Amino acid sequence: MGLEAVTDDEAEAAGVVEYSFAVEYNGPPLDYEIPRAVPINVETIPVAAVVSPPFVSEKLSLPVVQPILAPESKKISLDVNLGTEVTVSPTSVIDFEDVEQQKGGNVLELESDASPNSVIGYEGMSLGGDGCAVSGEFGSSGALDFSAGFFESNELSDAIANSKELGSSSVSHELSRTGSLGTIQYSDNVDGSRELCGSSSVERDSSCCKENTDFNVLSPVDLASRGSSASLDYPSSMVSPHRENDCNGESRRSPVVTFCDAESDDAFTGELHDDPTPAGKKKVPEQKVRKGACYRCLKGNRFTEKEICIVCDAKYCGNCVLRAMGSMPEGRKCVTCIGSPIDESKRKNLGRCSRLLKRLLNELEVRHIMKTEKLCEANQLPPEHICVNGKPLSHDELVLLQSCPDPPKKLVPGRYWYDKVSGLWGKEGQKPSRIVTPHLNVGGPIQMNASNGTTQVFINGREITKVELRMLQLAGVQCVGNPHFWVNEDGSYLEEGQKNPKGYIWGKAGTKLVCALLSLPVPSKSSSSTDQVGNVGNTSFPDYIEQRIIQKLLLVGYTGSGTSTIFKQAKILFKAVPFSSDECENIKAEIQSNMFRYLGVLLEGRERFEDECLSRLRERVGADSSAENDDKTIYSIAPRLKTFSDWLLKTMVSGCMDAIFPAASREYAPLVEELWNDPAIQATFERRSELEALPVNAKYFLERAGDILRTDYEPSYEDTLYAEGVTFSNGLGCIDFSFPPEHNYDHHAVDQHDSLLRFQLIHAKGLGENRKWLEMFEDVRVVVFCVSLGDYDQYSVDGNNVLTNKMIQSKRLFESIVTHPTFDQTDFLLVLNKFDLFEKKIADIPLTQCEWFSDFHPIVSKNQPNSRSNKNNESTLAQLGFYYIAVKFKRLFSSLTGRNLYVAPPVKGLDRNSVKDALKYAREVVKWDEEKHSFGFELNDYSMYSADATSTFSN
Ligand SMILES: Nc1nc2c(ncn2[C@@H]2O[C@H](COP(=O)(O)OP(=O)(O)OP(=O)(O)O)[C@@H](O)[C@H]2O)c(=O)[nH]1
Ligand SMILES: [Mg+2]
Repeated sequence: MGLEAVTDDEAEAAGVVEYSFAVEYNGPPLDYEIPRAVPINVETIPVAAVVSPPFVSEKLSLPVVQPILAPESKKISLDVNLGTEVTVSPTSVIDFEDVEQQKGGNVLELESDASPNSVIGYEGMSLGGDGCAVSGEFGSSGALDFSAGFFESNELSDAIANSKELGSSSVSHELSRTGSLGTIQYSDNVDGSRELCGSSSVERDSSCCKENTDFNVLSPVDLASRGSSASLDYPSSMVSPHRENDCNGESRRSPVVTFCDAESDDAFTGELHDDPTPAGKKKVPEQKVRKGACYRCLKGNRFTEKEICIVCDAKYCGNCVLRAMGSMPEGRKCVTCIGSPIDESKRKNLGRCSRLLKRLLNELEVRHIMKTEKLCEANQLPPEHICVNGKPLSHDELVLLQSCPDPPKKLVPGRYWYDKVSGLWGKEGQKPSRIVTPHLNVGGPIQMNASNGTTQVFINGREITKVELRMLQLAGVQCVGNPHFWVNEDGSYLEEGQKNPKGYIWGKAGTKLVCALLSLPVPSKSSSSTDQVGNVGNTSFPDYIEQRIIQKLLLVGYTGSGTSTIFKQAKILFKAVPFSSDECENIKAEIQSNMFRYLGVLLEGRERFEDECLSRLRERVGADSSAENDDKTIYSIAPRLKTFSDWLLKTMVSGCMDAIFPAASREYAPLVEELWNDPAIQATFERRSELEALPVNAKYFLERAGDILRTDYEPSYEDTLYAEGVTFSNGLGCIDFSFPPEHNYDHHAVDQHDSLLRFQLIHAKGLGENRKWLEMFEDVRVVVFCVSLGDYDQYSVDGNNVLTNKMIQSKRLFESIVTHPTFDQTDFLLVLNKFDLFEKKIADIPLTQCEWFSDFHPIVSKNQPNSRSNKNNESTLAQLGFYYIAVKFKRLFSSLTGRNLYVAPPVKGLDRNSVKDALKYAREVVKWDEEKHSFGFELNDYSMYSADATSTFSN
C-alpha cells in the first residue's frame, strides 16, 4: 500500500481544500523503491549489554568508570566498555533529568570535524528504566579507541565545544543542560602510560593550548572529598590500570577515569553551564573539587594562588586560568559562565585585578579585561534589585543614580534609603554611608524610620541614628528638645518651620574629622562638579582604583604603651608636612609644660631624698650634736632655688599650672636651667628609678631647658616624637597614608598594586577606658594593640585603687577590647613596643617580676667571658622574652576569640623604620585578608602563610 500526496495546487485547482494530505496510491506499479516508515521493533535495536564490573575491570582490565556519588537526584554510574558494550548501573554520575528516557532508544552523539581523529561518538546510548547505558564509538571502528594515542585533550575539548556549536545532540550539551559536571584529567602512570582522570566534570575549553603538567593521581582523601570513585583501566600499552593504596594499605581502584595521551601532558577539565543563573540565585560549580585544588587540573592546594570566576566561584590556578576563562570578554568568568550574571558578593571586586592575572597578562590586557569586567552589560546591576526608600528602581532610575556626580559607591543589590534634600544615603536600617547628589528622582519618599534611628531627632523627616546625633553635638548643633531639622545639601540647617539657617554642619573644622572617625559621610569635593554627569560606562580604569575603600587601622593601648609615639612616627613617615601649624603650637605648649612637670617630679624627689638623708644623718650624729651645721646634704639647694622650688610645687599641687603658663616658661626659663644643672637635682636624677612619674625622655628635654623654654622655640621632629601626651583635636587623631612603591624591580607590579592600598591610622586616646566609643569603630579593618614591653616590672594604681603591674593592666585592657562585640570579626595585630628598653632591662630585672610571666625560664649560656658575648646573651634573652610574651598574648587571644592573633616584629617606637615595619605588617594583614577572600583561603591558612612572629607561635 502506498500513499499519494495531493499538493495544495491540485487541491486548489479542484477547488476543494487548502491543505495537503496523503491518500492511497492507486496508480501503475513503480520501478523504484518508495521510502517507507518501518515500524520499529524495539527488540532488534542493538542495546549495550550489562557487563559486570569485576569482569570488566579484573578479567579484561577494561577501564571502568566507578560510581560517583552525586549530591542529589539520580546517581548514574557510567561503566564504559572499550567495545560496544555499555554497563548499566543503578547509580548514576550524571543527572540526566532533561534527557528523555526511552527504553533502548535514546541516542546521544557527539561529533567533531576538528580532526579526523577527534570524533567522539556515543552511539546507542540507552537509558533504561533502571539506569543508563552508554556504548562508545570512536571514528568508524565502532568502539572507543584509546590505543592510537590521538585522544588529545585539546581535541576532546574541541570536540565537545564543536559538537555544541554544531547543535548535535551531544553528551556535553545534555550535561550542561542538566548542570552536571565531571572532570577529566590525565595522569601519568609509573609505566609511562597516561590516564585521563574523569570523575565529575566535563568542560569545554576554548583556548585549548597544550601544557606540560605533572598529573597527580587523586588520593583517597581527594576521593572522599569529591565523593567520587570512577576509573577506566586500559589494557593497552598506552593506558595502564591504575591502582593505589588506600590509607589502610589496601589496593583500591583509582578514583579516576583514565585516557591515554601519547603526545600531550595536557590536563583538561572544565564545566559546562548553558543556563544563565536565574536572577538572584548564585550559580555554583557543581563539581566539588578537593579543597584548595584548581577546578580545572584538580591540582594545587589552598596556598596555590588562584583566580576566581565571578559567576560560579570556580577557582583556577595560574596554569589553567587562561584556558578556563579564555579571552575574558566579560572579565573573569569561566568560558561557560559568559553571559551569566555575576555573583553579587563579588561585585565589589569587579575591576580589581589580582596579582595572578597581572603576572600572566601584560598591563594593557589587564586594563582592558578589568574595564570590560566592570562595564560590560552582563555584569551590570539588575535595577529591580536596588530598592530605594521602599521602591525598586527602574532601569532609567538606576542609570540616573549611577551617572550622577556623586553616585553611591559600590552599589550592590539591596534596600537603601535616600534623603533627596541633603543627599544622605544609607542602607535601610543603618546610619548614612554616603552623601550622593541630591534631588535625584529615584525611589519613593523617605520613611521616618529609614535608618532605624532612636534619638527622636529628625533630619528631613528621618529619625537619625545615635552616631549622627553625636556628630551633630560635636559639630555644635543644639539638639535639645527633640528637634526636627531641615538640612540642605550644602550642610546648612534650620529647624522645621524656621526661615533662616541656624548654621552649617560642615562649618567647624573638626566636623569632617569627627565624621571620618565615626565613619559618617562628608560631602565629596566633586559634589559641585557636573562633568561626570552621564558618564556611566565611561569610568576609566584609574578612577575605580582610586575609589578603593580606605582600610582603617585603630591604634590602641594601655597608657604609656607608645601609641602616641607610633602615631606621630606615622605622621612623620607619611606626611610631607606632618603637623599643621596649630598642631605645632600645641606640641610646643605641651613640651614646655611637660618640662615644668618633669622638674616638679625632680624637685619633689629631691625634697624626699633630702629628708631621708637628713634623718639618717640625725640618727647617726645623735640628738645633742650640732645638727644645724650638718643640715646640708647632696640634695640641698640654694635658698633662691628653694623658694622657686617651693612655689612651683605649690602651684602644681593646686593644679594652677595652666593658669601661669606659658608666661611662666619665659619668666622662669633661667631658673629651670639653673635647677637642672644644680648638683642636687643631678643627684636626684641619678635615682630616677625611684621616681615613678618621671618618664625616660625627661632628660632629653631638661638638658635643653634653656632652648625649649624660649618663646621662639620650634619643636623639631625628634622633640615632637619624644614629647609625651601630645594629643590632637578631641584626643582623636587620624592620618591617611599609603605605602609608596618601593624600588623592587622583581616585583614592580606588586609594589604598584600595594601603593594603591590606602590606610587610615586612627589614634584615640583613652579609648580603652571608654568602651562606648569602641562602637564607633565598627568598620575598622585591623585593631593595632600596642603593649609596652618595658611594663613588666612597672606598677601603677588601677581603677580599683590597687597597685597593679602595668603589664597586667595592659592585659586586662586587651581582654576587654578583643571581646568587644564591635570587633568580633576584626583582625588584631599586637605591637610589642619599647623593645630597646626591654633589651636593656631584661638582663637585670627578670621577666618573672610579672606574675603572668612566672613560667619564663629560658636557658641562656652564662659562660661567656667577654662583654660582647654578654651583649649577645642580652639580646637573645630579649628575643626569647619577646617571643614568650607574644605567645602569651596569642594564646590569650585565641582562648577568648577562637581566632588567630597577628604579632608584628619587635618595635622600637622611637626608631622610625621599626614603626614603618610594624605598619607594613598591618598592610600585610589587610592584604592576606583580601587574598583570603579572593582565593578562598581559610583564616588559619594565614598563621602559616604569614611570616615573622605569627608563624612562629602556634597556639
Ligand atoms: N625607650 C622607648 N621609649 C618609648 C618608645 N615608644 C615610646 N616611648 C616613650 O614612652 C613614653 C610614652 O609614649 P606615648 O607614645 O606618649 O604613649 P601613649 O601610649 O600615647 O600613652 P598615653 O598618651 O598616656 O596614652 C614617651 O615618653 C615616649 O617617648 C620606645 O620604643 N622606646
Ligand atoms: Mg599618648
